[in-house]
Amino acid sequence: MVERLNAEDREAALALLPGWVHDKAVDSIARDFRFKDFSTAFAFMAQVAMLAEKAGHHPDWSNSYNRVRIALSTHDAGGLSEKDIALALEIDRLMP
Ligand SMILES: C[C@H](O)[C@H](O)[C@H]1CNC2=NC(N)=NC(=O)C2=N1
Repeated sequence: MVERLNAEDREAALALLPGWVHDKAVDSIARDFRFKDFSTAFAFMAQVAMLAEKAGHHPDWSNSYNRVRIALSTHDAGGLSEKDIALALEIDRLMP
């Protein structure tokens, strides 16, 4: 079972993830993405879905037209783990 990150490791990770915001209340990280249109947003979501399946780790997310909000936490750990950081880094790599 994967461990929750301590504050020091979390802050070090967040420094590598500009745009991601830590939600203290639930110990998750979230980022808002905005695209040209729905089709571009959905193509991004399809890519994230494939990354998530490969990692066995899945986003909590919402989509409204050209916006996608992604929140990551490790439900099993009750907060952030290295799995969230790894997936966030991979998601950022999809961006131009
Ligand atoms: C059994 C399976 O590995 C677990 O339920 C996985 C699936 N995807 C998951 N995704 C996220 N974000 N958190 C989890 O704790 C989680 N657990």
